[in-house]
Amino acid sequence: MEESSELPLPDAFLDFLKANGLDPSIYTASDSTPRYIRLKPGCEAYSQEVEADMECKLEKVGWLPGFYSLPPDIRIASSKAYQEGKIYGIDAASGAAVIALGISAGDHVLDLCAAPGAKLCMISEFLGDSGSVTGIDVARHRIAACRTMLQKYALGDRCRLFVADGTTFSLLPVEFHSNSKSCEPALEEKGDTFREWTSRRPYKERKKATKAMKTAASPLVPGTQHPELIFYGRHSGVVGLYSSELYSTVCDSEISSRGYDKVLVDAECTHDGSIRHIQKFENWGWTTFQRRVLDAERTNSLTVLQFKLLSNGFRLLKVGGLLVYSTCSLTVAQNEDVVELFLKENASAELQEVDAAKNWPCKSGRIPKTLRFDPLTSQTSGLFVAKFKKLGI
Ligand SMILES: C[S@@+](CC[C@H](N)C(=O)[O-])C[C@H]1O[C@@H](n2cnc3c(N)ncnc32)[C@H](O)[C@@H]1O
Repeated sequence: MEESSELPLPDAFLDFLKANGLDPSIYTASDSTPRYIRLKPGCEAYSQEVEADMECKLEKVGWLPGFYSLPPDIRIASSKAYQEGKIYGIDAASGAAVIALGISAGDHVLDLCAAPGAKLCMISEFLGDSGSVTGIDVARHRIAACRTMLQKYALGDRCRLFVADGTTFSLLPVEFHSNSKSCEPALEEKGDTFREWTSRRPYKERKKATKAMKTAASPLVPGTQHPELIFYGRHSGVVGLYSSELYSTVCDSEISSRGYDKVLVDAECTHDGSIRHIQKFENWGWTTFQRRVLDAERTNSLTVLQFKLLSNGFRLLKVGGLLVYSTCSLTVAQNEDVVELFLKENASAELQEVDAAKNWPCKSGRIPKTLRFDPLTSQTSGLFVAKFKKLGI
């Protein structure tokens, strides 16, 4: 075990850090990294009440509007403010990744790895009563947790959620479907339209929806699972659509004008930059850690997955649209290497400066314009951020 680290790290992890050129001293920040929260829109006036409830001072995070830091040992989930849906926990670096997207009113946003959903909530907050957000995740139970979160904070009005594989997901923002000419043959039987979402839909209706989804889904990606819609808000554009419209896809050539304005690819990773995540293995056991985090085969397949998620997210972007790729790993393999390969294979992708980052406590990554939040210097969780624009070439 490494003595300089406050968190006792197993030798296998120290070897992993060494092999990836990472300094174990970042884990000495485990007890001093603050917790971060956002007050739900409309709840800003409750900050004193929240302070009294949590018995601590909310410190405004100077470099990140709308964020407050709290002492590291505060248990947000047991506070009344959290239970009443007035605050939600989100690390400042995660918030920075959302801000890097530069969401504007009316944007159609895709969150390709959305669960458990803190960034999705922030995106919904930014959109307010305009645009739409589509959240997808391959893990059903995790995207179901997003649904719970959106409902708790009443932020789901313009959101739709799918259980889907982000490497093959092909559905565009809904507002375009009703007018667009699908590349698929028209379905003879259109069936019923989507009614307002209710979690208590009768079994017969849910069965019908599943059947419609299976028959209407895109044949563009053979052999893959079709997306399953598990939630939609009243103004998400889904209400009133036919299944065939919701599940229709357009040709790749049409995506350039009908794709998403903004895409977030907060990719699955080894989470080695997230001190809180690493801390959990003290309870879960380091053997689990070795299997889940360090297994070389898993790490190699992760970089393939990250590249595919980034590529598909970029494919679904309209020309002029912006994409943020982020991971909470600090390894070059899962960040700069993925970015480098992606740029090599996508002539229409241009790395962008994150203008908002000028006052952020982060450093440049190995590739200029990419950013790295290092827990020791940023007082946040570790995060890598790269921003791309889709050029019209
Ligand atoms: C780092 S987490 C995302 C955190 C999330 N953006 C947030 O702010 O709460 C990565 C997520 O990617 C999901 N994931 C893994 N493989 C995926 C795939 N092929 N398609 C979509 N999601 C995937 C995982 O289930 C996990 O929930």
